[in-house]
Amino acid sequence: MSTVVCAHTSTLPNVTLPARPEAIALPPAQSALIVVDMQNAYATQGGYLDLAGFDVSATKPVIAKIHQAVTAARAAGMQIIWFQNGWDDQYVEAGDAGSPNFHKSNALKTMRKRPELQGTLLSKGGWDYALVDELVPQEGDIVLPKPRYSGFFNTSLDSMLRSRGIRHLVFTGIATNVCVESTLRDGFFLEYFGVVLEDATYQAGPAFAQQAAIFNIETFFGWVSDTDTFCETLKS
Ligand SMILES: NC(=O)N/C=C\C(=O)O
Repeated sequence: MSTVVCAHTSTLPNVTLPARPEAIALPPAQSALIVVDMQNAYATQGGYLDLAGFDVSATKPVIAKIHQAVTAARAAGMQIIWFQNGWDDQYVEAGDAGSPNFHKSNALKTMRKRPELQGTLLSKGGWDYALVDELVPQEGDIVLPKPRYSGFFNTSLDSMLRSRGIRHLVFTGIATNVCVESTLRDGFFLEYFGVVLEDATYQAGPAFAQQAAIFNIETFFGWVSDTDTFCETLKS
């Protein structure tokens, strides 16, 4: 099977991650592990997704896989980036009725339907916005607030990556079919090589949403691997 090696990494130590549809070069110094929105909102019962009617009962194993991937990436000297999705407590950053986000965000819709929740969902400083207790950023990590699904939109992500010479992005987090896929797609358009660790992600919605996102990524936008393979590759 062939391996994708991009021109600028061809002189770096040869770290190759087994992946679908083919192995992909992953030089640790030019790679970042991105943990997408592992907040109570997305991974804990009583958080936004749960309150909006999405099943979050199977997220514990995903948290464990992310912890494993972060530990291995850190040991290999890879940059760790934590996304946090949400807005100021007045929801100015969320946009008003002139924004599609106002109409499509299930967090905003849930709060309109249940006014007693107003101010609690995805609001900076609140429990819902906080990362889950099991995942704690460490010194040297980047914590990046983002106001929309894609981590590239209205954030400094692109310049932070470029200034560090990072061109390879390894994705974990929730939700595969929303913020993970949105960010990986935008990264593709900006010439980043995106890999998703399938078992360290989880969908918002039915299982077919996960399958479709993984199919899209594998077929059109990037590569798909898993946490054990990622960790073993970095160790070796
Ligand atoms: N983190 C995400 O993928 N978010 C998905 C939905 C939302 O934020 O409303």
